[in-house]
Amino acid sequence: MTKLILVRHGQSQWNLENRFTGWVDVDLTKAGVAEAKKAGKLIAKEDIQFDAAFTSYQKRAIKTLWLALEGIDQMYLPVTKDWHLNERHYGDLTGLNKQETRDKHGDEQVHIWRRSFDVPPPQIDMEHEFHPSKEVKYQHIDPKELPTGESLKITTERVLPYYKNQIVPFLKAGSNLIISAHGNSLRALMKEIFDVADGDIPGFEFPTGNPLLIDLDSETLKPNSAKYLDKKRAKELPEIKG
Ligand SMILES: O=C(O)[C@@H](CO)OP(=O)(O)O
Repeated sequence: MTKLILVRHGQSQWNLENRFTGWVDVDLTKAGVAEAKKAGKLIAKEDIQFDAAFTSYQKRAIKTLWLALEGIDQMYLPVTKDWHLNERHYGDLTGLNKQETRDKHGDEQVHIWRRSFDVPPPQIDMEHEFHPSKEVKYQHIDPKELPTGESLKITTERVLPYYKNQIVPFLKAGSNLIISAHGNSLRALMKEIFDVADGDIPGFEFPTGNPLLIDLDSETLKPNSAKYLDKKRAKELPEIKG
């Protein structure tokens, strides 16, 4: 058995402003910092010795991980940061206010963009201010590999090969891990671990800064049990298939 914590970053500035965020590297709000610290306290109560941690290239997830590791006094752990764990890229919706976008395009269209499995948002091109190649940290990556507007399906197709190649070997070896990431990159992991159907996975929401503790069978990598550590802010979990 191995213990896996999945934690979505604490509230970000653009969560607060209700803007499509995706790959924009916005920081945590004060409330987000408090959520991340609380996540650390909640994980500490579980008394788990971790072996490694993973996070994205985005500071809201990185800082959440720092604060959680501080909370459990395990700041020495090896941390791997990788862009494959980044949030879904929101294409040409990036930066727009979600309510204003509903007012302009209608509730149904915005719901399709946000919660369909395979409808991507409008794409951006290389010239666009939010094209990832504009950021120094992505300049070592072939621009053709960088996303320009992802559906949850496309996000899943970049997150899961990374999970299988880089994270699963740790889990199979029985290592306890923390992964700090984003609403949609975590949905991709939830889909794989809980074997959730394409059409059902957009319905599951990760609350910000609320660690999900999963007891995994280290052979099958399927969950034996799972719980959010902050019960008051818990959301529904997929059923565990026998
Ligand atoms: O804006 C975003 O990047 C994501 C997560 O905050 O939003 P959504 O809830 O639409 O997936």
